Amino acid sequence: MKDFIFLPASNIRDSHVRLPGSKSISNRTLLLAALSDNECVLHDVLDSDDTQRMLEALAQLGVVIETIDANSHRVHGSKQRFPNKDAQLFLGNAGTAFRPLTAALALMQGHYELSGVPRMHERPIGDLVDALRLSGADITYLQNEAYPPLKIHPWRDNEQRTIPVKGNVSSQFLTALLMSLPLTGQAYTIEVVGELISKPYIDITLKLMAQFGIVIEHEQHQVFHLPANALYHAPESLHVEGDASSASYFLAAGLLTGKKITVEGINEKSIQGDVAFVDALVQIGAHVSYGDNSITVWRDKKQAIQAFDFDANHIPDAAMTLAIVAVATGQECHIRNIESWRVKETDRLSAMTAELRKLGVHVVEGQDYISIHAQAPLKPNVRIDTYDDHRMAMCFSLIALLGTPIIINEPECVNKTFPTYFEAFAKLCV
Ligand SMILES: O=C(O)C1=C[C@@H](OP(=O)(O)O)[C@@H](O)[C@H](O)C1
Ligand SMILES: C=C(OP(=O)(O)O)C(=O)O
Repeated sequence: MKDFIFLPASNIRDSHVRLPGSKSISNRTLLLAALSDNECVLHDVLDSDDTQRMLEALAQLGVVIETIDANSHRVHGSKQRFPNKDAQLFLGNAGTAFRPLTAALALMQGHYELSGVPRMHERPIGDLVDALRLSGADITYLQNEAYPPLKIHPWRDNEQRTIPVKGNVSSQFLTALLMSLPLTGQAYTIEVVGELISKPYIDITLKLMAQFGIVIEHEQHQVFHLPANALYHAPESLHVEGDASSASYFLAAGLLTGKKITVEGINEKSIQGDVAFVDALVQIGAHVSYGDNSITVWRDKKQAIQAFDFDANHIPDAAMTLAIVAVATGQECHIRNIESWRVKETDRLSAMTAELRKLGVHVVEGQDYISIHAQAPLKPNVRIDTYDDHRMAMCFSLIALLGTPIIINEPECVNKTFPTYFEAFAKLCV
């Protein structure tokens, strides 16, 4: 890919887009299948940087995975224990690989080193490590306290059966504990301390664990009861839904342009919380229809897109797309309760603010919110920096649909979750 992509102001036509597989479901099911006591064929798995990091790591750990094609894998489960007891794993910037693998390996009997790209070493992991240490894990920080890279040593049960974990930095810490503590064979209670952010991702975890045979009871997402002697047993085959966060760019395109845009691979019954992005679009003027395996969004062009003030804590990834929708309203909009943006692929609150300002948009950056007001025509041909953040590249591409040509720097960052994003986007345009 060139080091920038110029997107001319574009007309868009009624279109269908086939979504890539969900990152969250792909990486969870790869790990759960690898821990199961049987074989499982996973279909429609995402093929991207984040899933490649998980696949490579599992292979290094000795898990046998036959690749049927780029999106289908037959995973031979390793019965709760990875064969290789010594490995150095590079996990890129994949939170859905780094956090769950840290927990799984910390509860095993090996010596492991986990590292990632420089940005991964700035993304906190201390709350997860603290919780794992309480259960008997032996983990050391190789560079900075509370951040990767990590060194993991064999687990020794210290018989503490109630594990508190903070939930206000990343829900992935709780997901990691939920998926991994069953490997010990013991019953545990996990208590979330304080607020739990990004809650719908915990529901993805629980629903997938249930499909792999482990059912967890919980009290309003605050206390989770893990049964003793629980073993993962995979379904014979499992289909991965299309990615609801990746869908957000195309669904927004339907609202912004008025054309009927259909995404294929999800429907309203999706287990991904980001399908709630559709509800946000409907509140501000979109029409929606659901098919068996698709969602279509459009707008009556006579109707303006309404200004909004949303709490987006439950849809942190799709919320970035809302920031561009805010620009299209031409009115003051607020996206709140999104402090987790600061510890993702980049500090997304700062990055979003800086790049929207380049377009001439008035922006207020709060510690956990962003206020956006596009008062004047956008500046054309602005070069948008993407900060190695796939979502910066994908959401800013939508500016072209507002009639303002735009240049996206280093567009290959989309490889993290959607390597063919710009091809799919180009197909929408006349
Ligand atoms: O568990 C998951 O699959 C994810 C949880 C969310 O992270 P946080 O819980 O850190 O907000 C989300 O932003 C990320 O893209 C995927
Ligand atoms: C935050 C994200 O990724 P990760 O899974 O690395 O946390 C994301 O995809 O927007």
